[in-house]
Amino acid sequence: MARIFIDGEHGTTGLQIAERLAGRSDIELLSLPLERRRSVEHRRELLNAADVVILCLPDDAAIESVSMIENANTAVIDASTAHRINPDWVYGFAELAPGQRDKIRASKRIANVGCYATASIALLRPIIESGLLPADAAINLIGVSGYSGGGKALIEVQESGQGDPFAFYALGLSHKHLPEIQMWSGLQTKPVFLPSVGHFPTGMLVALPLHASQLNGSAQQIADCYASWYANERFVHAKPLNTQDVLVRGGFLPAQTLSNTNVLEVLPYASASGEELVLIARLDNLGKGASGSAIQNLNILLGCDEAASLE
Ligand SMILES: NC(=O)C1=CN([C@@H]2O[C@H](COP(=O)(O)OP(=O)(O)OC[C@H]3O[C@@H](n4cnc5c(N)ncnc54)[C@H](OP(=O)(O)O)[C@@H]3O)[C@@H](O)[C@H]2O)C=CC1
Ligand SMILES: CC(=O)N[C@@H](CCC(=O)OP(=O)(O)O)C(=O)O
Repeated sequence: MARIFIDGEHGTTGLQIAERLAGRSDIELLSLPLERRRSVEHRRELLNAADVVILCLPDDAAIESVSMIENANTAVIDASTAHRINPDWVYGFAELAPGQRDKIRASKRIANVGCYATASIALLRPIIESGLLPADAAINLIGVSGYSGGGKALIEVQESGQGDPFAFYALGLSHKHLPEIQMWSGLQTKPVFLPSVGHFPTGMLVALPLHASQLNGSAQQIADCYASWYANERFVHAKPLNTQDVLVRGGFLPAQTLSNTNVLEVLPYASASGEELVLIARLDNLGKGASGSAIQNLNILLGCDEAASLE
């Protein structure tokens, strides 16, 4: 039985992982009571007793936890941003490219992909690697997230009625996910990324608007590229060009539809002339964007069914 310790188990991401793993016969969850969650002494003990540690902490605390691990057999899945472009860590996005699962399985240091980054890279990497979008393209990404993406602090603001129904943020245009988006999608130019948050707990949309003149191919070729790239994936569903059945009330694409799932949808749309496109990824920021992908990475590490606790 694998011993798993979730450091940060009482936070938003950690709690959801703990709930999903509870009751698994192949896993023993090592746990600290709420009042000991910040105790260095108790965390150190469990960090070294576990076969796999899942870090659901702010970046600085995640770095501290890694520094406390002396057991060479302890594997780490870090849900924070701290190690996502670190060459000593494997990027924990199973669907990134062929062979990524093998890299995850062979590693003891896995950096779980960020929520907006999951969506952005899922859109960008296939079309850059297949030459449909030049790697030096100057692109824009627009995102909207449920408020759980801001952790306990933002949840408290929104649920106490002091938050906004909808707001843009990160107007300094240097959101923390940009380095990993650029590195793992293969973009040579830093994108302009405009995230926003709405008054709903979970759900996420990321849109990549494009002019056909930026592409080496048609909208149909883009859709075909996604269909073949993700053909064998259980959790990434590439939809046909201009899919209408995901739209509600005559044309709205809701952000929340995939909440509580580990599914990511890739949805390409184009105007009638084919001159303008918008490529959209939809997921649960806390699911495939955080706790779901952490569990998927854990399942890959343990060599069990990749969908265990996720369906
Ligand atoms: N929420 C999301 O959608 C996503 C989150 N992530 C990442 O996951 C990580 C956790 O985020 P999230 O769950 O949202 O955050 P929360 O703020 O909800 O939870 C963080 C938890 O970590 C605890 N903690 C904070 N500092 C320390 C410390 N020094 N030692 C021990 N425990 C500590 C907190 O305790 P206390 O209550 O005392 O503050 C809290 O229980 C972050 O790095 C975040 O970027 C990744 C993808 C998406
Ligand atoms: C709504 C909101 O505030 N979202 C967070 C992203 C969620 C998160 O913490 O993501 P990672 O840990 O994957 O980096 C933000 O934009 O910073």
